[in-house]
Amino acid sequence: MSVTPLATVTPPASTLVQQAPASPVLEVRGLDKSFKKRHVLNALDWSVPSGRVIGLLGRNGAGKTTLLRCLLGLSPIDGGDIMLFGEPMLEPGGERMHRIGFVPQTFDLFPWMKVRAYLDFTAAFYVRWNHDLVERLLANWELDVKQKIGELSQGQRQKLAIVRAIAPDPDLLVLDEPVASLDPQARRAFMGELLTLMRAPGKTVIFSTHITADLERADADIALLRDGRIQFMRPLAELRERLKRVVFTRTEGWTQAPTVAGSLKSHVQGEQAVLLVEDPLMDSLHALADRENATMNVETPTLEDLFVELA
Ligand SMILES: Nc1ncnc2c1ncn2[C@@H]1O[C@H](COP(=O)(O)OP(=O)(O)OP(=O)(O)O)[C@@H](O)[C@H]1O
Repeated sequence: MSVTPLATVTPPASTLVQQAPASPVLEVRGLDKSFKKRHVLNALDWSVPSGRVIGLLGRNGAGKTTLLRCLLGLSPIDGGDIMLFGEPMLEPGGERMHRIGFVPQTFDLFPWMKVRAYLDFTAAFYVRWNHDLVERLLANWELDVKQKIGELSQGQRQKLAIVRAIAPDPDLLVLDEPVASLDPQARRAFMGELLTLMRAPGKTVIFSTHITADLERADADIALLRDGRIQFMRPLAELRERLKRVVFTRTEGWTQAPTVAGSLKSHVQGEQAVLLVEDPLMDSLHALADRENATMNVETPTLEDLFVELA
């Protein structure tokens, strides 16, 4: 299998600047983070414009949780700058936190508190708290307000964490694998709620997930974290339009995949040479197929295909 560096997929600095409006919600420059000798985030740059739903993808251990925690000041950083709502993020706190909702990967706070008491207690800290939304979600998601948090199932706890995070009507909602423990019905309902609420002007959502179908449904921008950096951030529709899976087939097989302009990754599989190509030049691909005495198929990859190829 040959791998070409993703330089052509990674937007050059100038593209990043063009994509971001004057004041992005989040601006990260040169972020470094290590645990002992394990370098997890490596001079990471990321600019997140407001008004977008962003899906953060990356393999297990790529550093998604670490990145999200660093962004919110929940984990100390070793170097770099994080600007949140135009101000340096040094530690969580202050007025700005009212504008941020966070759903951590696991929610295990206040196990002795009952659901209703916990929500009432939390509501008291917020200027904006959408009581109607809370009641609707509690009912729709069948959360028993009289139950203790410690007695909730993992999925029920995750639902409670989501209710708690979106009730204050945050401008930035950060979710770390928010739907991992939810059943398909609850996942769909949650994504529906999330999109309705957060599609309002100026609202931004960043969520990490392995469930690519949710990102397809959300029509999210996809940010890929690999090798300690955001490799690219692009609207899903653009990725699917520009990146194609090109399959050459011939009976005698291939010793190696043919060289193609824009090829990001390729492998050979029996009679087939399979390439992921950015902005394929169709005329030269047809000419190549003729020369190599091969048939050619050009397919639009699913997000899952892209993730498998690129992550
Ligand atoms: N508190 C910690 N102490 C030491 N190492 C840590 C700590 N937290 C994370 N790591 C390491 O940092 C790396 C990134 O972990 P992280 O949880 O951020 O990945 P992730 O992309 O969220 O993974 P997953 O998809 O499995 O949730 C891993 O190698 C992990 O072992």
